[in-house]
Amino acid sequence: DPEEHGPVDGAPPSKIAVVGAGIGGSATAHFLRQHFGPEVQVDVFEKGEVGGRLATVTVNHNDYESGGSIIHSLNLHMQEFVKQLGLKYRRNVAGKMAVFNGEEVILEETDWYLLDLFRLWWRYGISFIRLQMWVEEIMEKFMRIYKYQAHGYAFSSVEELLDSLGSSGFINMTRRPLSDSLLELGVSQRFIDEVIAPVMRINYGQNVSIPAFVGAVSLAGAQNNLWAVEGGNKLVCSGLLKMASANLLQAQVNSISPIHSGEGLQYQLSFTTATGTASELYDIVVLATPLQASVGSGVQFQGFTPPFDELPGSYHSTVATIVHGYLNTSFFGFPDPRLFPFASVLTTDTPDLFFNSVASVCPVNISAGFRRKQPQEAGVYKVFSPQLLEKSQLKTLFRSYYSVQVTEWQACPRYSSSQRLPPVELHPNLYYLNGIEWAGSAMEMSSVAAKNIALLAYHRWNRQTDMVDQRDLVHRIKTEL
Ligand SMILES: Cc1cc2nc3c(=O)[nH]c(=O)nc-3n(C[C@H](O)[C@H](O)[C@H](O)COP(=O)(O)OP(=O)(O)OC[C@H]3O[C@@H](n4cnc5c(N)ncnc54)[C@H](O)[C@@H]3O)c2cc1C
Ligand SMILES: CC(C)=CCC/C(C)=C/CC/C(C)=C/CSC[C@H](N)C(=O)O
Repeated sequence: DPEEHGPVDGAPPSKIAVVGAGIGGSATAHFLRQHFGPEVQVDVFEKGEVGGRLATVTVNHNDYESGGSIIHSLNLHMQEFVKQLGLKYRRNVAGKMAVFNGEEVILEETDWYLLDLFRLWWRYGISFIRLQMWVEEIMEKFMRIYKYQAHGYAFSSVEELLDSLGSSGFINMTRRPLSDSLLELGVSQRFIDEVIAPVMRINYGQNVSIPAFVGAVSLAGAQNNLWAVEGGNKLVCSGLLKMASANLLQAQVNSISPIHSGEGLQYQLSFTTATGTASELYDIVVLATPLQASVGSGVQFQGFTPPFDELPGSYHSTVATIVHGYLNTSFFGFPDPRLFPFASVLTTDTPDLFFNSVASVCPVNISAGFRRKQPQEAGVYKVFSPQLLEKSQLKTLFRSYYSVQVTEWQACPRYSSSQRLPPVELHPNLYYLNGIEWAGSAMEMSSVAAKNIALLAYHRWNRQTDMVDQRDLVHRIKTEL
């Protein structure tokens, strides 16, 4: 109901709250400041660390990414943040990759690009070319969002957003298994088992029955034009909060209730800080954290029912174990570590395999002369696994080690093709960001959702219906230019 949004006299909101200071919440604070101007008070609530799923751990005096680590070269919001914040890019240090099936390495990269291409063709026919073209086409369509957002258009749901990018194609891709889409494309079953499944396992810890859209995001994350932020990706979050002049409140939000008063509709947020419980009123609220019970945000809705009883679905647990030690290359069939040329080992979907991937990792601050450690030297490795690694499993992967650091993440949605996408609008001026993760979970997806919500909140407040859920934007924008 437009009556419920901003006041008829066009007065701007005075206070906005954002719950969560991960990349989604920090980017929302930044875009809200851009659109609502310098006067509005923006409060950001964070119960844990700024950065959320972007975090680092320290090993032997160096920091390593333990959460979100890589960014695609065409992730334009992340790129723009880094530029505006004066941060530096850190390029991926090249390293060879192998695929292990639990018994042996079945696929390996060599020093020879042409030899690799020939091997791929020999083993899988033209599957890899078909796949490359498919991912490129999806990326090209996905990038329309930047133009729409630059022109100020917003979407009231993730479905509307996806529909504007790829018509019904993208929505359908959130509802059918990746394997079905790839088989239809003419990609061979062998390629799916030996290449696609390992990529899904390292990125989302899941299998090829995840929906095709998130599958394509994951494959984009396996291309070779990737980068990260020098000093750690989480620097983007703290930088954006600062640039937005947001007030960071170290507090856990417990409940949100709508209040109707002389001021119109407002939201009362109750929260707990180190010193006790308090509450504040806000004109607009953005929830930038997953609300699924399994993640445990602890936010309750009072005095109204959002458009769901309890958000369906759950989050997938991924354990990131960072080990400083000597890789047991014998386990992979290389008794002499000097002959083990791989920086990362991915795995096929093999029953009883206790890990998804193991990869040598680079510190977030790379000095000019940095080189990866050879397997005969002690190095720093990241292991992704669905469960905590037992000591015997660590001993299987490593000959010996100096230190082990474990982070257990509620990493991303547990995807299924029958899952519907959660709503963005929970109440007239109450928005939910993390529904977008059910289409695909990545830093850039949260950033796209952040820009969308800032625009949506602005248009709703100002009753500008002609900037929301507009159809045929591809053509409209061409004629507007
Ligand atoms: C191991 C791992 C590897 C990944 N790798 C990549 C990658 O390489 N590239 C990529 O693009 N993406 C990657 N991702 C995904 C990416 O990290 C996430 O999609 C992104 O960081 C999500 O950001 P967000 O702000 O939406 O959510 P979050 O980062 O989860 O932020 C939510 C914040 O809200 C806070 N919060 C929750 N409840 C409350 C409350 N009640 N009150 C106050 N605060 C609250 C939380 O403490 C948290 O800080 C990876 C994720 C993981 C876990
Ligand atoms: C949103 C678009 C269009 C592209 C994003 C591509 C991208 C960077 C995907 C990454 C997805 C992801 C969740 C990776 C997790 S694991 C990353 C890495 N292999 C690691 O070892 O940490």
